[in-house]
Parts: sequence; structure tokens; C-alpha cells
Amino acid sequence: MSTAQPLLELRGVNKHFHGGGIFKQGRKVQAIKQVSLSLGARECLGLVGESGSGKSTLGRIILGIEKPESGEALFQGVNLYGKDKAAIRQVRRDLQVVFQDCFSSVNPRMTAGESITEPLKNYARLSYLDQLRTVGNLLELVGLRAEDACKYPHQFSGGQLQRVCIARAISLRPKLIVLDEAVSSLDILAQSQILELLSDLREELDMSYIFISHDIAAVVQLSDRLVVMSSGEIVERLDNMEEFNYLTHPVSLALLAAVLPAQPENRIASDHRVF
Ligand SMILES: Nc1ncnc2c1ncn2[C@@H]1O[C@H](COP(=O)(O)OP(=O)(O)OP(=O)(O)O)[C@@H](O)[C@H]1O
Repeated sequence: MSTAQPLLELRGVNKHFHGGGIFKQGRKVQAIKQVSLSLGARECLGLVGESGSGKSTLGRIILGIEKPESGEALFQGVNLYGKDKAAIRQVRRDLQVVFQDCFSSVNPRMTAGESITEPLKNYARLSYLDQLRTVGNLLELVGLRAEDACKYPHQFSGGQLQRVCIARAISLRPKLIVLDEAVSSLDILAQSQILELLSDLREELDMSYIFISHDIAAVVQLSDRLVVMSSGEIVERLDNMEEFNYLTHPVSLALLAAVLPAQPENRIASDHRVF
């Protein structure tokens, strides 16, 4: 077994919320229960589950923005909720996110170029010329044109704007990107193009992904491993994607059934074999 330190490690993480609104005293929601997982360099871990299963909460814990009550979240060996703030700031730049709704992820009054340089400005002083050059390179890396830097969000399609968000996420050359339903709001063609882009970028830039989705078919395309969540817990793990047809937990089967071909005659013989 390899003794190399994992890029990301969650150990026994727990998180609960209290119901809000008029029921302030309301019931306690255990959003994450005793979750442990690890991720190596250049790996993509798919995180699937039905709505409310805790995927996004876990994503926020991994990003260092949702403190768990107990357990540890270690990124490059640094406890993201520990006392060493300097070390946390240092590793945070290696952790980025791409959300589902690209239109609400960017400021509508900022050009694509301005959005892309936002994270860069937090960590480096770049001359105007360097900024232009960097933005042009990033846009080309995600399949857009350098001239697109001057466009505003409403001048892009959803798929193009998601590429801008990906360019922003990779601007600091992170080691890990959390993709929170990053292709879910796109049409089928844009989805497959973005999945292809993400796969190419992972190779090119040596990144790891946590790919959060309710769409197990999309997750299977991009991920090396898979965990299935239900009610805040990991209920099934798959370390070899070749075996995804042999998932057994009822939640996994329900997620698979949701992507079954509409025509029964197109289904493959076995009960839940879909790809
Ligand atoms: N800020 C919050 N306050 C109260 N409850 C919350 C909060 N955030 C999440 N929850 C609850 O925690 C549980 C897990 O939510 P979470 O958004 O992580 O699930 P999810 O799997 O990402 O769902 P979806 O796919 O619908 O986004 C849900 O019951 C949700 O209502």
C-alpha cells in the first residue's frame, strides 16, 4: 500500500443544522454523519446522492467554508479548521470550486476577464499586461477566445459561461476543484463538452476533482471512484468504476434507474445494467 499522504482526507466528519423559519426551535438535521474519505493527487471522486443527502454540505466542508462539529478535514496535511491560519491560507489557494449556476456565480457587471482575474488578485500582484496575457491563455485553455475577455455574462451561452467559471477556478492552478453539480444546468451537448474539457484539463494541469452530482451517468464519465450518499452518510463506495453495474444499495439503484434508457428494448439484459 502506498504511504503517500492523500491530497484530501476527511476523518469521521459530522455536521448538523437546526431548522429555521418560524420553527426556530425546530428539528435538528444531521446533514453529515461520520463521513470519512480520502482523495489522491490527480484523482476524481464522484459524490452522488438524492436531493438533501448532504452532497453540497460535504463539498463546503471540503472547501473549508462549513465548519464541521466534529471530525477532521485535512487538505495537503493541513487541518482546514485548525489553528494554523497561515497554513490554511496557503493551502486554500489550491482549493477551488465550480458551481451549478454559472450566471449567479459571476458578477453581471464584470467582464469575463475581470471575473477570471479576481482570485489571482488575492494572491499575486500582476501588471496589466500580465493580466491580459494570463486571461487570454486561460480562455483559450477552456476553449474560448482571448477576445471573449471583454464580454459580459449575458453575452455568453450557459456552456460558454461555465467555461469562464472553469477558467476562473483554474487561474491559480489549484490541486483540487470541487465541481458542485457543475454540468447539471446545461443541455446534453454542452454537458458532454464540459465533461470532456474537465477531463482534458485534469490531465493537463494535474488536478483532482470532487464531482458532486445527482446524475450518476455524468459522474461515471469523469470519475475514477464513486461514493453514494444518503441522509448524510456514505452508503456505498465503488473503487473500480468498471464495476458500477454491480452497485447494490437501494439508493444507488434508484440513481441508476433514473438514467435508464426510456425504451425497455434498449436496456441491457441484467436488471440494472445501464451503460
Ligand atoms: N444552511 C442550512 N441550514 C439548515 N439546513 C441546511 C442548511 N444547509 C443544508 N441544510 C440541510 O442539510 C441537508 C443536506 O443538504 P445539502 O444541500 O447538503 O444536500 P444535497 O445533497 O446537496 O441536496 P441537493 O442535491 O438538493 O442540493 C438537507 O436536509 C438540507 O435541508
